[in-house]
Amino acid sequence: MSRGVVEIEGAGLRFGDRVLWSGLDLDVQPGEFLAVLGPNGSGKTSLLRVLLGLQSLSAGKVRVVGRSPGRGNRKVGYIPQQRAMDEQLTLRGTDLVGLGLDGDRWGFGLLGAGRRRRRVAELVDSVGAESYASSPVGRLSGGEQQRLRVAQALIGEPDVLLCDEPLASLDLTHQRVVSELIDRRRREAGTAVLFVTHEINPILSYVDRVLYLVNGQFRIGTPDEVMNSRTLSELYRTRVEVLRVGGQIHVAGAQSALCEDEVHHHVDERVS
Ligand SMILES: Nc1ncnc2c1ncn2[C@@H]1O[C@H](COP(=O)(O)OP(=O)(O)OP(=O)(O)O)[C@@H](O)[C@H]1O
Repeated sequence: MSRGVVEIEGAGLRFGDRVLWSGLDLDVQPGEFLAVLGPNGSGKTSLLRVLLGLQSLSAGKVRVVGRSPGRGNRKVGYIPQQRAMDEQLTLRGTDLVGLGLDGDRWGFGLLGAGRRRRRVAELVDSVGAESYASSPVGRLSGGEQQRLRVAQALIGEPDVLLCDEPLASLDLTHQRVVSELIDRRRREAGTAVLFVTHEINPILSYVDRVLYLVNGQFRIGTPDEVMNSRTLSELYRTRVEVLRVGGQIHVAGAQSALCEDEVHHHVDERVS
């Protein structure tokens, strides 16, 4: 097997006495789609923060596109967990998307400015944001802002795309637009995708492997290998039933164990 674009070896992360995970070995291959699942507080966002160089490991090693994680690695695209932007923010949608290009191979100068504008317009178009991309982002809805963040993350043509619940706050149509866009990027350009989510169903048809984190433990494997009653019961240390209905995965029992809300119960109109 070739070296991964994300290489994680013997990785552990703890805060005080609390071990989020330990002994994590994971190679993510170019073009692979990895879903990162787990209840609140299991360390999904912290894993992305490690890969972004915003959080140090307590043990082990990690490399992203062949180097230590660090700020300003332009080969890494990031769609952060949704937070409403300040209403007073006067930055326009197109400016926000363009920030994803700053200092990169698209260049500056007069010729660069034209290319840059066209490239921003292409990405704005791809997320269906044309009608509001010239408005100040602070006045846009959460879902509209989120689509611009997706365009911003993709515009730099990343080799690794880190997504933190990118579908949260999107309606079903735009969940599909955004997940198809991310899938197309990894198919056409071989971008590896690490996709943190509470809902596997909207992306189930794209997922190659799942990393499921629960209370310091984890499992890695295909959706069939991980999303079954035996494996999730072991992870949650309680009886968990996993049902496959109409191509979707329904998990029952995990909520009572760890107060996980509505997990995996989303009804995706794409898979019927
Ligand atoms: N710098 C830090 N110092 C101390 N504790 C931290 C720090 N960063 C994260 N934590 C704790 O680690 C735990 C995991 O947080 P993280 O955000 O990674 O979880 P998550 O799986 O993404 O959760 P959610 O599904 O709620 O987004 C939380 O309990 C959080 O409070």
